[in-house]
Amino acid sequence: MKEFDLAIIGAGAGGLNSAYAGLAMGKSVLLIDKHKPGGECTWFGCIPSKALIHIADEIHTATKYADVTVDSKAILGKVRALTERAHQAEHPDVLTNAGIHYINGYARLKDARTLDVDGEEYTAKKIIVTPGSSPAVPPVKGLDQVEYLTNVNVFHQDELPETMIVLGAGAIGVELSQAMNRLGVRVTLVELSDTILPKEDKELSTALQETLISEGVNILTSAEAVSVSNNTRGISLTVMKDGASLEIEGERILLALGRKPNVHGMGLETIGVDFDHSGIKVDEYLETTVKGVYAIGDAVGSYQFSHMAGFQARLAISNAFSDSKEAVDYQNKVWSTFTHPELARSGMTEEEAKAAYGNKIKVVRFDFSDLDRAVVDEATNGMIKIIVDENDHILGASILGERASELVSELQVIKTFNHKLSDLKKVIHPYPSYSSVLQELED
Ligand SMILES: Cc1cc2nc3c(=O)[nH]c(=O)nc-3n(C[C@H](O)[C@H](O)[C@H](O)COP(=O)(O)OP(=O)(O)OC[C@H]3O[C@@H](n4cnc5c(N)ncnc54)[C@H](O)[C@@H]3O)c2cc1C
Ligand SMILES: NC(=O)c1ccc[n+]([C@@H]2O[C@H](COP(=O)([O-])OP(=O)(O)OC[C@H]3O[C@@H](n4cnc5c(N)ncnc54)[C@H](O)[C@@H]3O)[C@@H](O)[C@H]2O)c1
Repeated sequence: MKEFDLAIIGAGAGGLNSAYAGLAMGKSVLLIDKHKPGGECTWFGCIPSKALIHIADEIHTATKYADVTVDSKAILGKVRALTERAHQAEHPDVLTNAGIHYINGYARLKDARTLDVDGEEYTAKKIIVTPGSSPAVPPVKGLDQVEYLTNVNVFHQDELPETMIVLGAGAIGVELSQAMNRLGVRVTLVELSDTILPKEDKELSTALQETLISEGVNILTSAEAVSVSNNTRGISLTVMKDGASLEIEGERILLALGRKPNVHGMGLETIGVDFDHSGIKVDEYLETTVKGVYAIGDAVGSYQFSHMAGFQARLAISNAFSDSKEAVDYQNKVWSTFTHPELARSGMTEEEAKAAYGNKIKVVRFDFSDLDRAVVDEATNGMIKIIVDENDHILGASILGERASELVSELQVIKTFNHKLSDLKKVIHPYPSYSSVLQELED
């Protein structure tokens, strides 16, 4: 039996951040993963998707000036090579050198202080559970009879197909539909809601939808997948749209229909940790129903992003080992969908702010067509919407445009430190940059 201050199940974004936060507090740390460190983000998520998106963007630009032949076999090989390269920063040797006791194995909870890893027992004063999530597979008739793709195998295809059906226009579906379309795949994107990215500001998600359509992505909204079957050319999908039944064909089908938390097989029920289909239950300090056992990341379900898992990790570790506890506060949540242009979001949408504050809000808008840098880059397809309260404090921002994820980060600083939006006028920005727009916003 080996004893640690902290044991962590899962070495994805949540687990790695927890391990380093534990080390920073001088704790002995045991980190366990059944796969290689890195989790969904490194192996099947953020890293391969952003590598594919970047290559697709380069090819899209090149096709404006030259005839380009796409070698999708080589491109997918490069995506996997870049993934391996990104993994080097979290390689087991790196973790061991940093002072983390890393074990490759399957962890099960025996009690609130004891873990079993492939037959070996370990104890810890505090435990962090961060086992992540898996692709949700809905009960669509015939889906169990066809070979479908998810984010787990899509980057491991030998080459890209000629045609692809993508089910679900959330972040995964939209990012990958645009990238694959730019790489020559004829994509049909099917979404249940009336726009793509239905959780985002409607005006901006509609504008992004128009961009995707203009690039050639076939988008069916308000459409529900009813049944799927194999045919000689690949897959046939029946969709109900506006009361009518439509048949769609594709060589392959990709499911991007949300996530289901990984909650089974690690002894949560044995030790009394409460969970349901939406995830592991935690209180405002990220502690589960068992004292001393904390849960974070995708398995908790609140905001399924790597950076949010990192944010939760730092808070959970601090709460686990400090006398004073801090409640989790998602007011400064942020994310970006890495389409081209990007759609980034901080805090509330206009609709959410209206629901919470009525007419006591103001929406500050800026169109990318008024931005010199966007004009010379021919990147005028974009809009900034910042929602402020009566005191000019930011409640939320949505940005569709070139480098939106970087622009929103500057607003995040202002928002997090509770400055007024107009304080940005005092900050000198380089010209002609995209961020210089933040100095020019009119009240
Ligand atoms: C295609 C795609 C693109 C994405 N792009 C982005 C993006 O651009 N930006 C962003 O912020 N987020 C993105 N995400 C989301 C991001 O990947 C997740 O939010 C993040 O990986 C969650 O981290 P986690 O630590 O909770 O879980 P995971 O990363 O899933 O890690 C969980 C780990 O636990 C291990 N594990 C599970 N059970 C056990 C057990 N019993 N014993 C031992 N090990 C176990 C697993 O092997 C895994 O390594 C994307 C996701 C997908 C699918
Ligand atoms: N850039 C990023 O940060 C990034 C990128 C990819 C994924 N992610 C994370 O991964 C999570 C999972 O991504 P996702 O895209 O799978 O999920 P999602 O929940 O974002 O989107 C799923 C979409 O599928 C639609 N849908 C559900 N059932 C349907 C049906 N039967 N037919 C048609 N459409 C249906 C939903 O309306 C929704 O728009 C995201 O929520 C996000 O947290 C983040």
